[in-house]
Amino acid sequence: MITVNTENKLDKIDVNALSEDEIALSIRDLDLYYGETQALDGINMDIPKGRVTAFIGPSGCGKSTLLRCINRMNDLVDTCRVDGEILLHGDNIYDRNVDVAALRRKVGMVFQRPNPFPKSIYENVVYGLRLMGVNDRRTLDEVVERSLKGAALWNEVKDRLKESAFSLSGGQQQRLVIARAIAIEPEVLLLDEPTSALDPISTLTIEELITELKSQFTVVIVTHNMQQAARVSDQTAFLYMGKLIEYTDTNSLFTTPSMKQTEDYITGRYG
Ligand SMILES: Nc1ncnc2c1ncn2[C@@H]1O[C@H](COP(=O)(O)OP(=O)(O)OP(=O)(O)O)[C@@H](O)[C@H]1O
Repeated sequence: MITVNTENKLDKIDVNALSEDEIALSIRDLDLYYGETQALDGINMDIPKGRVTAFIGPSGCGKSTLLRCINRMNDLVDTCRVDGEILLHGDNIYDRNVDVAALRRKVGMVFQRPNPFPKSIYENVVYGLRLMGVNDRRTLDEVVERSLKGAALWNEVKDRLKESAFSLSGGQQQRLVIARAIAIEPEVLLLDEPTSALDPISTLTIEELITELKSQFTVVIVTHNMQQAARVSDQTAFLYMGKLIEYTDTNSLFTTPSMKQTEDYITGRYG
């Protein structure tokens, strides 16, 4: 039985009937193929702004593939072909003239394993800004403090900003990676199983952080842990064999699923 945490949830909204100004991302008739194999099949969904959306489903159902479509990470896979559209605030990110680097500044991503760069804590946070040509010390200092506070890491590292990022624990490294992602103020933050390599205490810290982040960002998280989806997300999408089976507010999905496949999955009948 999955327990849904209702304390940190925003008011319930109908994600299948959002108004235009509530929508951050619209996924329209999205199909994705790896070579001959279809991994996503006719996905249609709107992802609301300023909330946490979880993608759940059994291994291989296409959760990470769908997440990676949102900042075009799948472009890096030679055999991958995408049909359909993803609109970010109304603009199709798959349009031919889209600058993918600019897109990835608007849509940041955090992976399963913390991947800080072999640099100091400070230089990790300002990495994206330096790439954008920002070198003013005072600006960078402000961004470092704001981002590390935003990632709930400032108090632990404020006296050791010059130390290597590798001197941090795994959980701290993951929060540093989140600080690096939010330093360039993206609109959307994609989290691909962000706690699966972490211990339970670090996991809890990151989960609390996710709840904080939604006041500033639209958050989309892939998790294989249903309990985690129930704890952190406002709405949940259940995928199965490349199809979106059910997408609704988290409480309804886990307590009164409308599709048999969702019910089978959340009651542990498969996956
Ligand atoms: N780079 C790739 N090349 C070819 N096939 C891929 C690639 N990445 C994923 N796939 C296939 O696409 C399907 C969906 O994979 P995906 O990683 O999106 O699933 P998932 O739901 O995130 O699974 P998991 O929970 O195990 O991470 C799977 O059949 C997988 O084997």
